[in-house]
Amino acid sequence: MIATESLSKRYPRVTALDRLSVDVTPGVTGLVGANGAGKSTLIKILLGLSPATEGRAAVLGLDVATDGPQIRSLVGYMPEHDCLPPDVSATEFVVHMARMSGLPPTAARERTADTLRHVGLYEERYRPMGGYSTGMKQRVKLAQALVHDPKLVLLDEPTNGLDPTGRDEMLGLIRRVHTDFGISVLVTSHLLGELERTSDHIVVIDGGKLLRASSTSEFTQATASLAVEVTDREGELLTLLTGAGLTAQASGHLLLVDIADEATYDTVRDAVAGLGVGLVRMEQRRHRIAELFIDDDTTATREDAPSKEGDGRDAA
Ligand SMILES: Nc1ncnc2c1ncn2[C@@H]1O[C@H](COP(=O)(O)OP(=O)(O)OP(=O)(O)O)[C@@H](O)[C@H]1O
Repeated sequence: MIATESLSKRYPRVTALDRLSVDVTPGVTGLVGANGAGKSTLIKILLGLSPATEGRAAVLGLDVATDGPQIRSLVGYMPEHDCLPPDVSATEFVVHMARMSGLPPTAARERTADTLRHVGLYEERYRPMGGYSTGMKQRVKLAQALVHDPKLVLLDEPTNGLDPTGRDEMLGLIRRVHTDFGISVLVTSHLLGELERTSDHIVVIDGGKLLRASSTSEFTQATASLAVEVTDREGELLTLLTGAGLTAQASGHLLLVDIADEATYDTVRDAVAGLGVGLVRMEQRRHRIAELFIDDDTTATREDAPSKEGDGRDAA
């Protein structure tokens, strides 16, 4: 779907992308990185809207340097920021975008009605967008990206500004864009946790560089661990857990246990019960984006590593 080769974008003071080489295959791909990591810059280059300083990129086999208009006719784009005219209704706006994409008037109206229904906008679609909630505006932005039936959509931070319910609904919609219509998706977020649930593949960038690209299952296996706190005898519990074949290590008063599979929880529970000690807490932890710099072998010992996301709440 997308292939970049040593792609760089340098501004006078900042290197926004730094020799990025990545392949995006069909399905839903999450592009995750802290604010300023270079996600929006990559999307603009892929759409042929901003030239790269160095390197190459192809979208659906088309060269971003020369085939921008053709790429934009085959790809949908949901920008990060709002650009919706307040006195126009969702229906008028999406019909207009469909016409801009080359659909004839009748097809544009039909596709608009279908797409707005798909994203969950019903009678509100005739009201001016100035009165819409953030969630409704995000849905309109998603609809205009889908209306011309693209092969691929690039969604820049579609959950921005949404509350937890709104986020879950948007993530569900994004998943269905692929399962119901077969459209591939590249979706960005600064929150690793939400993309893990939605994506088949995850690409992590930081400071414009590729940190990691893999399938989500490989990724979560490498990043999920269980923090276990017991009232006493941590040393003996550690011996029991490693004896049972788990990878675990002590970190202060906690034991950090790699989650091999669902049975890991039962093994820990049985070991704690067998020792007859109290279980103070057992919680799943996701390593923060910053920790992906560190080798997998050592991440478990770095639970206090600073998060690039500021508070790291959703990635933890
Ligand atoms: N037109 C520009 N001129 C100069 N610097 C820019 C320009 N556009 C982006 N940058 C810088 O390039 C870096 C990457 O920005 P980019 O917008 O791609 O990041 P991002 O990962 O999308 O983050 P965010 O979600 O905050 O937009 C940032 O340091 C940003 O300040």
